Amino acid sequence: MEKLACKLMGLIALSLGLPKDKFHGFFKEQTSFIRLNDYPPCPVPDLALGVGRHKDAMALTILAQDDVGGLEVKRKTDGEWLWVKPTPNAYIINIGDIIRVWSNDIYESVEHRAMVNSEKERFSIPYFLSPAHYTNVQPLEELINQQNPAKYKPYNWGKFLVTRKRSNFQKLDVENIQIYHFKIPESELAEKLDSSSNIVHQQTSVRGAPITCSTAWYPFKEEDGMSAASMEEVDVGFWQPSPYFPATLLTIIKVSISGDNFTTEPPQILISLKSVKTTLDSASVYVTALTILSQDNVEK
Ligand SMILES: O=C(O)CCC(=O)C(=O)O
Ligand SMILES: [Fe+2]
Repeated sequence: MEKLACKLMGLIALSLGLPKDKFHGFFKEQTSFIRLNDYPPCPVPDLALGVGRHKDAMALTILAQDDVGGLEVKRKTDGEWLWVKPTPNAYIINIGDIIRVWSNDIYESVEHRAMVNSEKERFSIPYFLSPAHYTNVQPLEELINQQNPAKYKPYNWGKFLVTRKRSNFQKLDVENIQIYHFKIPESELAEKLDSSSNIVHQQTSVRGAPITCSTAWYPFKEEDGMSAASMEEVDVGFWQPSPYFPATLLTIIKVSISGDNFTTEPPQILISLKSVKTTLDSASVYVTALTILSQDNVEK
């Protein structure tokens, strides 16, 4: 898991125009952990939630799940909850708040929740890639400038985590600590912009288009159990906004490995990480593209 997460962080760094190993230092020591979610059948599922709505606070989440399904993600445009159909032999990958802050909102963490059903028990196992507790999280210097100032105040990850854990999943009168508590108000940002220059700068990826990806599937080979494929060589293609979720930050990526080829589902490629060479620990598998699944996988 750690290895896969590390490879994904390398891809994300490249997509931001940063060196591939940009994030490595943050994870030399870690607070990463795995959670085992068990959702027993619930006689009145409409009145219950498995996990309430939240954004993952960590850097990256790699979620393994069975075929029951229950994960829902919130579409940003209209706040509608979309059902994510489980994909066999695939992980779901979520951008967490830490990447959101490091990227100064180029990447957004997606709001999600887990539903229960009346018939089947469901299991999910998220792995949360998290930096050392002493990490001060703040927008990366390389991604901010006068026209595009930092949108978040720095915060200490260990303190954030402890505060979150103390109150998470509990019905308290006080609101749980959230990343937007560290967000610098728009009015303050506007003042900063006014005082520098009036250029309105749309935050873009290296290749020009806004990145709209926050949830992705990444495959694992059944015979390897939960051990993940790892990416060795990457040539990042261009990023385009999702045709399906134009203004949302939910986009789903699937890499399908079939011998030396990839399969595209559907043919529309939203994010194309061309010539991605993937090497499993034991055998070499080549993936030539990361492709986007259609909305077939996200039921409305
Ligand atoms: O069970 C799921 O699909 C999601 C669980 C989750 O969001 C979490 O544990 O943070
Ligand atoms: Fe989550």
